[in-house]
Amino acid sequence: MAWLFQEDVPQSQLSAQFLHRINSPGIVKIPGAHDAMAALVAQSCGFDVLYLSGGAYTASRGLPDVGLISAPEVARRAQDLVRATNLPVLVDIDTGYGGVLNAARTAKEMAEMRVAAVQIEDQDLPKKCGHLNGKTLVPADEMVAKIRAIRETVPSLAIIARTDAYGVEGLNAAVERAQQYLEAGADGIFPESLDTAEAFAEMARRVHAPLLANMTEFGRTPYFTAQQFEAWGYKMVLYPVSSLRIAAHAYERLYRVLMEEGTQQSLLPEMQTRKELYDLIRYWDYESLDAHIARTILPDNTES
Ligand SMILES: C[C@](O)(C(=O)O)[C@H](CC(=O)O)C(=O)O
Repeated sequence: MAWLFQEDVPQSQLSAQFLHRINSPGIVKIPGAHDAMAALVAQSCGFDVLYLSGGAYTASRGLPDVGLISAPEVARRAQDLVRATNLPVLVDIDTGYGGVLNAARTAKEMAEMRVAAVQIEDQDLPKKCGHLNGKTLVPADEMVAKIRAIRETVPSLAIIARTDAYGVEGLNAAVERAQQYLEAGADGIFPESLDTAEAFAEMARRVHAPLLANMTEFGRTPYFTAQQFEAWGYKMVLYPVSSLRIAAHAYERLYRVLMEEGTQQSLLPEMQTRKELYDLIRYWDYESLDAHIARTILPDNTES
């Protein structure tokens, strides 16, 4: 991690950066990064805003995404991402992990970890992935109260309000809720699980705020491109769980090969090399900081 070797960008600045990006021309592609290594790799590929997904975070702990987690746990993982990259991170805080006061407490925990923005949703507990059936919503008033409480507790925190109403009550209800959430102080709207081009376009015609499209895999949304979302007027497109899904299959391949072949050699071309890893986490800077650590010279075979 670059953490020890860079000056921390203050939370208010990261949040201002996030708001500037989503209010500037073009669409911001926001990939999920389920841990700090994923965050560093995403940053090295040029992404300048990252997402911590509740679904990916819970799955990385072997748990379902049904609202079992709490603010300090997620804040701790968010802190890893922010420390590693100094980038604006949008954190999925589900329902705020309870009622209005819980949402306010969660927002405070996130801001203390220099999180730039949170995404809060209007589902009731136990919550579900937005692309599944059987969701229930809290009354719009309750969500409005949560947004107001977050705004009041941490004025500098950007808020993306997600509504799950489309799949439960239809498009008109989603639009109405979005408008109420914006009046309450949300900086952007995340209409969850839209399933047609028309619905995306209609939402953008009727809701005048930075809109987020959730391009998650294996859900209800067809695989539209960032360019399509941009043309419909969206300012953010999310790839929330992709890093975890692809990593899980990669290590499944590794474990199968190890089990079957008794050596990982056939997979070396697919692996991050020792040098690539050390460069990414700035291993060399840590050595330089402590004269007691012998200077590492990588064996020749670790270069490739
Ligand atoms: C955005 C989301 O809340 C997440 O946890 O990342 C999920 C993603 C998913 O389960 O694919 C969602 O509810 O859409």
